[in-house]
Amino acid sequence: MSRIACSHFLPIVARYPPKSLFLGKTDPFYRPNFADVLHYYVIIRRERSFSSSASKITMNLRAGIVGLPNVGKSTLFNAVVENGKAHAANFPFCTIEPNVGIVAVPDPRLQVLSDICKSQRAVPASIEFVDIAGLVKGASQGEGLGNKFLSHIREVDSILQVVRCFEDNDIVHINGKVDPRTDIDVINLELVFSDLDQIEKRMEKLKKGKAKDPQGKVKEEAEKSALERIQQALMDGKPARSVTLSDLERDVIKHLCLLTTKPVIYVANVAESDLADPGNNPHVEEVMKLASELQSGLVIVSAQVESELTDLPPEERLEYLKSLGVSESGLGNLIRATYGLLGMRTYFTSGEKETKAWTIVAGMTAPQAAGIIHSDFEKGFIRAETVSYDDFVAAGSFAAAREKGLLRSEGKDYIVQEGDVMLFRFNV
Ligand SMILES: Nc1ncnc2c1ncn2[C@@H]1O[C@H](COP(=O)(O)OP(=O)(O)OP(=O)(O)O)[C@@H](O)[C@H]1O
Ligand SMILES: [Mg+2]
Repeated sequence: MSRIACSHFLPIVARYPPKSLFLGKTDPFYRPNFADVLHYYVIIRRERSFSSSASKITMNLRAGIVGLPNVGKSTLFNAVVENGKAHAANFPFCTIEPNVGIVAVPDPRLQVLSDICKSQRAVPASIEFVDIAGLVKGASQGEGLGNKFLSHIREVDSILQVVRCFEDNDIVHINGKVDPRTDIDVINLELVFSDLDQIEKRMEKLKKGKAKDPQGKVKEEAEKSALERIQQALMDGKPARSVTLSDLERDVIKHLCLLTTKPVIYVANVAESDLADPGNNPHVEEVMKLASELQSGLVIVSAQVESELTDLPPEERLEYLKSLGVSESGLGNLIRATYGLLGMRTYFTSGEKETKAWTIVAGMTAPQAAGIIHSDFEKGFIRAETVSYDDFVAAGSFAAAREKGLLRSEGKDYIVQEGDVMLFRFNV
């Protein structure tokens, strides 16, 4: 999977190791002390591009929380994002500007590795969640500041569509009644209309055919052909992601950041009384049916319960969940589903100072995966010593894995596998 950044509104905070760490290390088998190097990587957010055979990709993973006004988006955001400070209240359009927060991806393997290597700390992979203002019918025509809100959706990698499934007469529903099918249709139609509008404008420009060189002409033709097929799908009420595209076509339309190319998870937001048996709630059943028809994911949560949980001391949380008839919070599921939806994979580095989960895109080679840590690792890549998570745990250390022949030495064409524990050899 590859993507370009459609991001303009989010701040970047990334700190890199001092250059001196990499100077004068010309021994081809010099292996940095990972713990020392990684110590400097306080990467709160990354916006780094990597070359891939198909195109440029970036690793800033963003999931946008989208839905009608007053359905519980900010409540969910505050629960997912530790110390989330989004204003959540019972009136539509409470949120105007997007709230952004970083969330750790729960992964039990991290602690196991950290314990084995006696690491001083364990650093999980992360995703960024963006709480976006509510959309209403007519948003693509500018209704309810619609164009502005749609542009915020344009900048995320995937969409979590919150659908109200709880009945509560005190909480205003913008259309006067809880009706997931209509609510989902309103949002999806606005996304479709917005894409159609974008495509129409782009087609006007493409008609003039500005490219002079043969390569440029090929790209223009590819873009036209892809957009025509997407336009047809959208007019049939299908999202752009349902259209099969070649690598080139996918690449040349990327700059449009079409909303319906983004993968979607439906988040059925239920009342606390429904948590124990959500299948009994007909609204949930409706969302399940739709999610399956639209080939999208589904997660059931109670945003209200999750946000109340975050206010409780950790030792009281399980008691509270038990009193509602459930054994765990739904947020772990939501975060993991989002990570999977983004086509992300994890590899690990592990040492005395730190065990860290690194996020890569499925299909990345060893040098590209090394480049996630630092571009010098990619440029000067020599080999990667790699062992699967299970083998590493069974062996108990890199040295033992090497002795048992479980540690493989892989070259630059190696495709990094989910859960690989890696050491890179590089030359700068
Ligand atoms: N599962 C739930 N059960 C009951 N009440 C809920 C639930 N989820 C959210 N609420 C309530 O719904 C109201 C609206 O929530 P919130 O502000 O999070 O909505 P929003 O979608 O962010 O709205 P806006 O689009 O206006 O920003 C709040 O009063 C919140 O407490
Ligand atoms: Mg809100």
